[in-house]
Amino acid sequence: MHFDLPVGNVASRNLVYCSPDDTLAHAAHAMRTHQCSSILVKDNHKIIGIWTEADTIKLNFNRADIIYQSVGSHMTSPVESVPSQTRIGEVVALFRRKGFRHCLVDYPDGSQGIMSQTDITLNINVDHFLTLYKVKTVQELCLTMDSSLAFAKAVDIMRLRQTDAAVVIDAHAKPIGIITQADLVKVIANGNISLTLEHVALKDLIVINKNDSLLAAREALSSNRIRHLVVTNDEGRVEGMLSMRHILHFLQLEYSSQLQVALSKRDEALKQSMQDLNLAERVFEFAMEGIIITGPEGQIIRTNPAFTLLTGYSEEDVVGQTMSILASGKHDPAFYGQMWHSLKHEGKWSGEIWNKRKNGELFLEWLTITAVYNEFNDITHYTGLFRDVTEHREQEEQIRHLAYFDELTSLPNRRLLKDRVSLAIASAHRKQHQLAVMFIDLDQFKRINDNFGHSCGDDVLVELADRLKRITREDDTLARLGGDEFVILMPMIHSYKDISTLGKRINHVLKEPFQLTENQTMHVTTSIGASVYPDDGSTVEDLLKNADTAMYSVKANGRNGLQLFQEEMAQRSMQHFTLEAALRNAIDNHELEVHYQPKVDVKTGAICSSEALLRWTHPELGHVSPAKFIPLAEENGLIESIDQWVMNQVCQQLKQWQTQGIAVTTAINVSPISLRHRNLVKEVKDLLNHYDIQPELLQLEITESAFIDDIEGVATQLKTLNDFGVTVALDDFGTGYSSLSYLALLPINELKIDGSFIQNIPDCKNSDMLFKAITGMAKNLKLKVVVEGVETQRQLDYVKQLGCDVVQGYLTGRPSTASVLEAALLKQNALETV
Ligand SMILES: Nc1nc2c(ncn2[C@@H]2O[C@H](COP(=O)(O)O[C@H]3[C@@H](O)[C@H](n4cnc5c(=O)[nH]c(N)nc54)O[C@@H]3COP(=O)(O)O)[C@@H](O)[C@H]2O)c(=O)[nH]1
Repeated sequence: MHFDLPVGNVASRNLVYCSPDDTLAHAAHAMRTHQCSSILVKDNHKIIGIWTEADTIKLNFNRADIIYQSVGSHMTSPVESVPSQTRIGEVVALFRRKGFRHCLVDYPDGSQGIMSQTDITLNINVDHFLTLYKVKTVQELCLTMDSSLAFAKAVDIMRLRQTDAAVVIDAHAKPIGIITQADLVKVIANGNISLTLEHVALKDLIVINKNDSLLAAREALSSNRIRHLVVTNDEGRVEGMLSMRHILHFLQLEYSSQLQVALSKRDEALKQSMQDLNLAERVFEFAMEGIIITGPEGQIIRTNPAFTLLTGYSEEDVVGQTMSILASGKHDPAFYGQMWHSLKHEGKWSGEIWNKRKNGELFLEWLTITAVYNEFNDITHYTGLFRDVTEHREQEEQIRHLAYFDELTSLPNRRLLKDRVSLAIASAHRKQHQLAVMFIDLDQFKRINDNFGHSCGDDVLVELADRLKRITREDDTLARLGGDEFVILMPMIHSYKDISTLGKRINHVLKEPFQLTENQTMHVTTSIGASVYPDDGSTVEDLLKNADTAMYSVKANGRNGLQLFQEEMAQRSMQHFTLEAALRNAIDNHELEVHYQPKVDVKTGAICSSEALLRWTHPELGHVSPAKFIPLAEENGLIESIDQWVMNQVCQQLKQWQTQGIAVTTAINVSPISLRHRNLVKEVKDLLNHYDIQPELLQLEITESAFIDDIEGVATQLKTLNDFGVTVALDDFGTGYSSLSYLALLPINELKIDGSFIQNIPDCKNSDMLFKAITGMAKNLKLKVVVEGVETQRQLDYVKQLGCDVVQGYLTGRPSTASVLEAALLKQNALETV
């Protein structure tokens, strides 16, 4: 409904005037002439009143001179007026409230118009709405008057009944016409008021069916230029009357109720927006993010408490300033240029920005700026929302650092090294040059950890990292892969000489001993393996693997050296790998067996004891020598369970022999690792108790390397066992440190001279001298001397002549199964008994 239109749009600009002194007849005549329903009364160019059709009903037509009375005495004054912008709906309400049908309309230019109910009804665009309703919803009962009724009397009745129209009927009650206020004007204009209704009433009765639409009614009113219709039912009988006023009244009611709905909607929206505003204010106050509101030029208007918390600036400090008060100086003008460009063209910008707190501290924030527009699409404000992400960034960097750097030494880790090697390969490929990867492993690092603790081990690694850093070039990458493994990547080498040069420099920096504890220093050596691109591999993995293999080759050859990768190493490494995998399952798969080799008394030729020697037969690899798999087991930690298994097997065997009446002291080889890590004393005692074997039947064979690190600890363990009855043999004597000083400290019962010495006897003078010295010294220390590897009678004669006590070798008996030794022992016992 167009009740919202300004009244100025539909008001009539054809104003008809008269003077207050003009007669009513004159005024009515003028209204008739101009076909209007009102006349404005002007005095001295000023509108002082209005006389309308509606006023005619108030006249007393019983007075013959009534029509000659002045307009001024019957007009309505003052005239109601409204500004032209007033909405039609408000004018309709005004009409209804005051009972008017006309009002003046004042235009801003000083001109005037007039607005009537009829103008409104005809001009507002309510067609669609009018189609929805039928005439019967609006019609009113009508007054009927006999056609013979005098005009003056009829007007009296109409006034009394407060109606502006009546249906005129004939003597048969048949409607013959209608009398309205317009007819009253006509009578006044004609000057003859002593008529009956028959002469006054309109003869062509214009009717409308009560079921027709209001739109049809309005069309009928408009096209006939009338304001009243007679309403009939389907039988054609008069049921009522419908006027412009009725329609307008109805429209106004509808408008009011629609207005009511609109107003309550507006109130609701207002309430909602108040709530939203309140909420927004609370969000602003309590947000964890800093909020800044600026004007279109960037001058700060408001900030929230979080802003103060994050920047140190109070709101008063910054209001009126621009955001540049926070500038850190870390971004160039181009950065800010791009930000403003984005804001102006896209209305938003977000990103990380370094800003400065009031105390000068820089901080990184994540800032989102959004432009606020008015209805004309002009930017009125900018809102900036930010949070401090400095800590977040630091954490990210820390995570990145952890991901790419070793925590202990801060050197690049394996991941970063791989990246660097990969880049170096790409560059070497492009520029056609060589690069080298050097794998560096600390020798005996485990011993440092075991004996001095892990923190001391860590200190050594950090010190080593520092020393290595000092000798690497800027382009080189020194990385720690973990444990005691370091890698140096030389992204460009001119020749293999570069590798040995760096190797020498490494040796040089290692000359200085490492401080392990306050009082203890230690010389550290390294095993270094190197591989070269493209000769030894073209991928990161190959180069690292091959350098590692070369390093292992150095380890295998006695450590402390540098070795370039060679193809055959790869094959060896593969075998090594296969063997290790197979060994892990050897015990569970029952592939291991203990063999026994007799030890024979030199003087009597009788078996006096035996040595348990492990044998491994793999279904595919066949017989694998302990010389091969024992060092492997020592490297990968399997040796402890292997030694444990052997000890258990031997004790079981000893028990069995004991029950058969065979008592033969049997030696078990104990790896230095088992000696260091396991609680050997408890284990041995438990086993002997479990099988109920005399401790004297068990001997432990140890090598010098077992006590080189911790002579006191080993001595204590062996002493306890020795006191218990278990004897100890020092194996492979002459091949290791051969330091005689500790022999006195340790509870050693037997000294086993390594088989390699007897091999050269008696031809080799040096061996002969050595042999004699060892035997002499052993005798002085009251140690039993056992000579290993005796294969010939000549050798046996030699040791016999030297006064050695026991021999062990192929000559007197090869290592064989328990049953073989058992048979030999039973035979020997039988002979002794005889
Ligand atoms: N920790 C453990 N170590 C063990 C165990 N079993 C063996 N080993 C060690 O492995 C190394 C090699 O042993 P093996 O191949 O058994 O060799 C032994 C004898 O078979 C060999 N031998 C004996 N007589 C002769 C001979 O006349 N000539 C000759 N060429 N070799 C001979 O010598 C080895 C003796 O070993 P050992 O007395 O211990 O030195 C070796 O180091 C074993 O210790 C095990 O269960 N645990």
